[in-house]
Amino acid sequence: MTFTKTLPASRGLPLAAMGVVALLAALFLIPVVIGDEFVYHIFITICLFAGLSTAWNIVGGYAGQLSLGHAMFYGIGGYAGVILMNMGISPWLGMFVGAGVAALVAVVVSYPCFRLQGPFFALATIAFLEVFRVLALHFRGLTGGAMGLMIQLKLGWEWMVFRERLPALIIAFGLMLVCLAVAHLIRSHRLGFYLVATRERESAARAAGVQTVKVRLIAVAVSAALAAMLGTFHAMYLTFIEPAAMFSLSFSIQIAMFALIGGIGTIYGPLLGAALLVPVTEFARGMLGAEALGLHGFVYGVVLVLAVLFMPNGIMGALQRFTARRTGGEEQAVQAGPVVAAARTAESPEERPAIGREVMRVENLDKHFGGLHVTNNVSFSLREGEILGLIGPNGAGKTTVFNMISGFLQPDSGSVSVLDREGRFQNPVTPGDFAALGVGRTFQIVQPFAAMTVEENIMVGAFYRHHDVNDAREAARETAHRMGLAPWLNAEARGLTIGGLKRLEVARVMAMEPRILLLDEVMAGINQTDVRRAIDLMLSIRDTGVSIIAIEHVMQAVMSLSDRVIVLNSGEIVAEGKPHDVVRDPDVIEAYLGKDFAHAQY
Ligand SMILES: Nc1ncnc2c1ncn2[C@@H]1O[C@H](COP(=O)(O)OP(=O)(O)OP(=O)(O)O)[C@@H](O)[C@H]1O
Repeated sequence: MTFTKTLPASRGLPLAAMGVVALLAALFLIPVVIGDEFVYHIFITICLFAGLSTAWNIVGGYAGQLSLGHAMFYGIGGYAGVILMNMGISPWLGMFVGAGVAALVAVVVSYPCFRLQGPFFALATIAFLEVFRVLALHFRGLTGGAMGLMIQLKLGWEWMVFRERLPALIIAFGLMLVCLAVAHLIRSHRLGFYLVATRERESAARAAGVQTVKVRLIAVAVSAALAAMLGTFHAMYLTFIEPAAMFSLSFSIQIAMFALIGGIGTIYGPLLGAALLVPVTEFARGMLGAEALGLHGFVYGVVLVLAVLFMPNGIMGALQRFTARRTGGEEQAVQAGPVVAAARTAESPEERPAIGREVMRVENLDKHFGGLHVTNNVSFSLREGEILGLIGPNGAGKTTVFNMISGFLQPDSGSVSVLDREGRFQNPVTPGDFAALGVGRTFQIVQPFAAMTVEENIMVGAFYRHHDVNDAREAARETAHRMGLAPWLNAEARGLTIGGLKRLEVARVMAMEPRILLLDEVMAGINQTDVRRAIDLMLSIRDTGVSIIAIEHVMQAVMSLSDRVIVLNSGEIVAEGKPHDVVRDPDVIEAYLGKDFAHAQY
């Protein structure tokens, strides 16, 4: 088996960290040293947009939910700050009130969208942005309507209003640092892994026990709260707000654009995007705005098109490619190592732990897809430490059964019960319920989190048992070692061959420490050597007491692994028993194996 291996991304880290520190220092020191009002204004605007884009990136980048109405939260923060200030309440307090309201609005708007697939979230954010603009126009008594609201001119730190520019820069810079710190904290902890996993492969994330809706809601609430805090600051800086400016679609798109240009989903991309594009916008507006109306917009547009053409993965993507080239991190194909976990092999069987009590009961599962009766009265049970082979022709309903016994599909009738750790049978419903009872599954079509490394992929599974990031990393490394994936910990999952990806699927599930393992065609499409390795791996997993149900077409594996085999045909169980008996069954030969197989020696 071959893998594509890349060098650890961490090699470029000290350089990147130094670059970020230098950029942050420049953002603060350049305006202070130059001391010009316009330069101060540009740098305050950079900090504002860097903060807003970083906040946007938590939901738009990490969670992959495109918000095109993020100015809604910025506007809520702005109005909360000004309204409360005019009531005599300090904007420092107003800032948190605005953040709270924005987080609440974000959760209410997002909840129905996150339960659906498709572009609903992007559309909902645009729609609600418009709703808030209309509300601000309508409630004139509170918001001043179309005339807008002027802040009372109370100067000083308490009121966040200053004659000089330096204090405003200090606050904008401070808020930007808060946004960066929050983004960094999220990305380097469990929540960040869960968000990226959910973005990359929602089904695989759910199978790993991730509550995908919940993690997205946390992301959008945090993102909205940060945007609102920046909105309060900006309202105080501008000293005047009005609905069209505070709830603007083009402002929302600009926030997203800086993150896209800088590097969506990266921690420092939005900062880089804002640092590059805000000066272009402001200078273009300052220099060309007076000469020809709209020309600055054209220049800005040209810069955006060029940036997208030459840096499709943003500035961060271009920088990563550059550092990888300098450190010689070009991709190289290498041979995979053996499965270390294989304490024994199929050829040298030893004493194995006895098969124990029932751990899963499947009773009378019925499922229709429209007029198609996909499973009909399917019943079976699984015992502790047993390997149950599930075979049958294409379209027999095997994967549908798997989906029903892992919570991804609800049966029309029938039940699935799983033994819990206290020895009672439970009836789980969702993939999360199944994961909580120790049921882990792989997918027929491999579902790697492509943007993550091999180690990070396995960590998503390990987080189920280990909440601390270092513990999860340790567990992931140990699992990778057992699965023979240790040399590729830092390789990106998208670089693995099909055999590697299949092994990674199993590793991610094994890191969850399941008691029941559902394997969907883990040997499909892999070579003979890897089939032997996979058989050894499954035997060693079974020897740890894990019960396995394996859908498999590779009969060599089915015969040497299974304690019992179930044959499904047209949604019905047509045979069940020991592998050698089942393959002699005339119905099975007729429906699945064919006469040639019956004459072969197993
Ligand atoms: N979501 C769905 N909607 C409609 N029909 C479906 C759906 N999922 C599966 N089917 C149909 O149900 C039948 C059983 O499919 P299933 O994937 O469970 O079979 P299988 O035994 O796993 O086949 P294979 O070995 O090819 O993976 C097939 O005819 C398939 O086309």
